[in-house]
Amino acid sequence: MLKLIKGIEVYSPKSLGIKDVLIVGDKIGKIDDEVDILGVEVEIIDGKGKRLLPGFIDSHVHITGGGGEGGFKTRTPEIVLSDIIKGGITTIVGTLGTDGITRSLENLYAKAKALEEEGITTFIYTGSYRVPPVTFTGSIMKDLILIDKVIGVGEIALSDHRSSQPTIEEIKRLAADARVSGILSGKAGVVNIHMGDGEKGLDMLMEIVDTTEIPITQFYPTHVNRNPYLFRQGIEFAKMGGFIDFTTSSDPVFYEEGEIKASKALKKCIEDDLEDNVTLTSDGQGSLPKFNEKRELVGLQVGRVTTLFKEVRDAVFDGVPLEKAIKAITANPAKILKLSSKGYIKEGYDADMVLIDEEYNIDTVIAKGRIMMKDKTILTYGTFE
Ligand SMILES: CC(C)C[C@H](NC(=O)C[C@H](N)C(=O)O)C(=O)O
Ligand SMILES: [Zn+2]
Ligand SMILES: [Zn+2]
Repeated sequence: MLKLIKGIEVYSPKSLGIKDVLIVGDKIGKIDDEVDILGVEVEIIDGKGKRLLPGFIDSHVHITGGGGEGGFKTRTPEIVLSDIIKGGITTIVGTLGTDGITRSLENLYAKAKALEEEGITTFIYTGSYRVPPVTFTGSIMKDLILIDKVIGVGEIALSDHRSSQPTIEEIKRLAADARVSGILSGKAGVVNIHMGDGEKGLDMLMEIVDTTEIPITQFYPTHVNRNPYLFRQGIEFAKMGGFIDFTTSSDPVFYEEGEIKASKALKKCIEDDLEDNVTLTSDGQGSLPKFNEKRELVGLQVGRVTTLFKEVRDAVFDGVPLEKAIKAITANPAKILKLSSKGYIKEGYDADMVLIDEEYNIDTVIAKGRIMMKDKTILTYGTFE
């Protein structure tokens, strides 16, 4: 069934002005000032007063749930499709976290397949917080080369009391293996690094970049906005050509303790001309544990994927141009993860799109040409929702 979005302001992310956009199957067929389909049955979507954005890419979501830092009862719940759609997310990368024992890669894979069957695009990281990493096949290289959904390794914890305290040699080898298997399989092979609050911060990654041939872009550090010191280091890392990722799920208590709100971190990077080096991810369904200075757990929240666009929207309301702000959840993750048909409103690309209304609220979500939400009404729920 053909769909035609009429007279909509297109942000590809770059602003293209008012256009008609024709969707043919699961692809973007045509973008032009005027597209007329004479004599063919087509579903018209009125774009007047709305803006069209590429579907959002959230490259760090605990789709099978995570947590556990407060014992079994704090294992967080798995994600449901409707939350993903409400967040305008059409591509998601699933990850394990602290608990790579009761949470399995096989379960992560099955959930990614389930979400794909329900209509969105999914990938996963092999591994979890710990080194040596959990794998499907016993080797991250075989996982990356042989399992299509595996596009990288993560989230590998550094500078955190919950990490496996990996040596620099272990991280070098892991990044080298991810890089070579990415090259051999035409994938990104990025290492998604969980940055904790430890005072060494990004030091280990900086040393690896300084002392080996591994390019800085092999690493994809997240939670870089979690404290001012790490944020400053992250800006330096980005100025060296690295990618940095800010977490949008948060809690007011974290801001009081120095976490930089993701929208502010994004604004600062764009002001420092680093708009191509930065992404936002939600850490959805992951735990947001709060530890006291003795590292005792004193609180735990659950991350939400709906915070992803909320932080982009806050950045826009804070003066960041829309076409720059949305790159952090569309074109940039697509580039970092080497998703060649995603992240842009371009002819021949996947028909993953979000329509927002005049107040920048998500109004309609289209994933691979299928309308998942229209006029703020969810049309497609998860199988058991
Ligand atoms: C960035 C902060 C606020 C949250 C962050 N979450 C995770 O890393 C995921 C979590 N450990 C899980 O396995 O579900 C953290 O714990 O540091
Ligand atoms: Zn993490
Ligand atoms: Zn996480």
